[in-house]
Amino acid sequence: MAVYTDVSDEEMAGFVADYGIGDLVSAKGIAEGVENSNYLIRTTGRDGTGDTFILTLYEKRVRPEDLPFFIGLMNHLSTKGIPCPQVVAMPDGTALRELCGRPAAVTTFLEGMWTRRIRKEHCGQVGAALADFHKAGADFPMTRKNALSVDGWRPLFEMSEDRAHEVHPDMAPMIRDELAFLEESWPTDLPVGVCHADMFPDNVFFIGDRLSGLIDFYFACTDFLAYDLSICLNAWCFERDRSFNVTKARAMLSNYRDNRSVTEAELGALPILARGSALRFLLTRLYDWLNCPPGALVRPHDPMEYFEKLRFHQGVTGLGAYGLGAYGVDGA
Ligand SMILES: Nc1ncnc2c1ncn2[C@@H]1O[C@H](COP(=O)(O)OP(=O)(O)O)[C@@H](O)[C@H]1O
Ligand SMILES: N[C@@H](CCOP(=O)(O)O)C(=O)O
Repeated sequence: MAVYTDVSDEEMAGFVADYGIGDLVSAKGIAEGVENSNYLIRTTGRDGTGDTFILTLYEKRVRPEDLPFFIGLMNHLSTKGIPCPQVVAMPDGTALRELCGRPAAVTTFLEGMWTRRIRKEHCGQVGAALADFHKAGADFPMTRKNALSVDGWRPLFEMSEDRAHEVHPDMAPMIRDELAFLEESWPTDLPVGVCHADMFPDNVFFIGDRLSGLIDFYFACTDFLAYDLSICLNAWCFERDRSFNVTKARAMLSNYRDNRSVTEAELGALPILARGSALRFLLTRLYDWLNCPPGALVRPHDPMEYFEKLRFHQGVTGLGAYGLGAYGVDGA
């Protein structure tokens, strides 16, 4: 469960009182999520009719100096109509505060639930929403380097290399070869912009079949837009048996392209970007898997899932594998 920092009732009530969003009625720790501590808080509301918010305490992996970027981005996207949380400010304008020794912020609550049974309709909507996100981010003035892009992968691997065989005997050699390949051939001149960089199913809410919200902006960064698309291909278009679903990929890619024009260079780079994004999640999962303390409350994600996804992309010889024709036109 993702509540690493316990907040007493008194501290919580005092903290919430400063916002002018009404008095605290209840606060419940949220079990989902892995990075930060999240509480669902209910208040009497500004007008006494009740309101709901999320209180997040930022834990060790979030660098405090990155918080203005994340908070600024949520507010920017929200004013552009992207369905994401807005950060609530106190009457003096302060949005980023401290609670129990942690940086903390209150955001608006988004209705909806994430889907455990992904269908091609979900993938299509994620493609459209990602394109909208990229367009809305185009005039966001701040930048943040992606610490988990190609330069960051080798140091991350070195932290797990000696024990990688505990997960799979081929893990270390496979990653070593892949790193050498990607460092040599990673693209350098694709369109860049603000990426969500973690738009996984648990970060996308639906009400019924309609996409209603995007959350968890704490990996957002400035990187190749098509890299963000490749993250979504990896996160949404594989089945539970780890086979790739080309129909889902086609739905995602064609809706993305309907909403944002994609260059030929971006399309041509998709297979290598997908290898890179598969490796990125393999490396963080491998590290977390090997370093999970005994009795930890948060169960680490399975690195083998991304080992197999990476293997799939290594075998891709053309865009047809992603449901696109030879020149990027939608394959039948
Ligand atoms: N703005 C929000 N509206 C509604 N629920 C939210 C919101 N933000 C977070 N949550 C809830 O908290 C959970 C964990 O949030 P998330 O940002 O994914 O945490 P972490 O960064 O720790 O992975 C989500 O699965 C969701 O249930
Ligand atoms: N999406 C990542 C892990 C990050 O977890 P989140 O709860 O912050 O989305 C993965 O699946 O490896």
